[in-house]
Amino acid sequence: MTAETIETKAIPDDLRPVLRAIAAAGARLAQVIRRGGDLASPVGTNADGDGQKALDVIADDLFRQALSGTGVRWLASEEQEQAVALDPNGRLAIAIDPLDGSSNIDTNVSIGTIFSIYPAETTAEASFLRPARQQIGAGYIIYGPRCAMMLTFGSGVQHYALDPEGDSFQLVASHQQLPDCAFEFAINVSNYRHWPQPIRAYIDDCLAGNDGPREQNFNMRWVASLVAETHRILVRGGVFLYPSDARNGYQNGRLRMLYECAPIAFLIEQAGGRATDGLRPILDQGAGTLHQRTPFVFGSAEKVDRIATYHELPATEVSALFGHRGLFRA
Ligand SMILES: O=P(O)(O)OC[C@H]1O[C@](O)(COP(=O)(O)O)[C@@H](O)[C@@H]1O
Ligand SMILES: [Mg+2]
Ligand SMILES: [Mg+2]
Repeated sequence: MTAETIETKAIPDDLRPVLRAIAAAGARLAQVIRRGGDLASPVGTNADGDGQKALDVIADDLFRQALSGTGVRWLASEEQEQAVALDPNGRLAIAIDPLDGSSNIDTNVSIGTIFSIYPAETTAEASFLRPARQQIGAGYIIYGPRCAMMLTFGSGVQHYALDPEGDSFQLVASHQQLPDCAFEFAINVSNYRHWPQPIRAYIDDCLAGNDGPREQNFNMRWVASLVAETHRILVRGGVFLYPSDARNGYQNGRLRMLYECAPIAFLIEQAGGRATDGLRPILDQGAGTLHQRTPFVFGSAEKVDRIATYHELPATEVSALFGHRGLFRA
């Protein structure tokens, strides 16, 4: 009998084969990352025009091979233009970002894998282009100083850690809850001049700290790995924003609905947080195409709700000097 790659007692029976496969491929990828080497060299361009690095391709191959023969009918990947048909009798459809945070590969900063599980329909389109609330599972693996996996099947968030001596993920918490206490925001501020006015107004008020309308100092983080930002927010709280902006190609932000925002939104809601496109819940929406992008805001419920109210303010109020937004005291 081979050793389990993940402790399965909290995983629904019908999803165990795919989770074992994902855990095995994740443990293998963690080894590849630890070993290092030439993982960041450019090797091409993916369907969406993003540069691909060696590790993007290695990760894509690893997860596709691991998921063959596990009951997956359709596999959609960031690295493939079209969904791939795996097992014609499979009952599941999986969307995956095999390697998230590619710009960090060569800097030895945390990177990850994100995945989303739906019941398979007769076509790939019907399986993936549907409301994100129809996900039956979602998760990510973080390849950080410790390798961990967060999973949800719709009844809370399970936190697993990879045994550093072996290749098995062990359950460390069965109900990870998002704390609502961190005054910390994550956004790529270098894009400030391109943001819509409500986002500028929200960040202006955070930056004004004790002297502004929030009367509260904030801290800032930006790792540029969605998985790492999500992990920090699940453990410590805070809020993440990747809004739409005025740059060419960023009218819907940067992050992809199907295999980045939908699974992260499922995890965040299950941990007691909120995830929106700035205004509307991500889980009430769905991708119109496999690689569609969406603005993305998630984290502590109170902060995400507050950001939505900035979108609803009259233009005169959001463009007012920060000291005048008396409505928004922390
Ligand atoms: O470089 P930017 O514009 O700050 O974007 C960073 C974002 O892009 C991403 O790296 C996109 O994911 P990929 O690396 O899978 O393409 C996110 O992980 C991260 O949040
Ligand atoms: Mg990504
Ligand atoms: Mg990626």
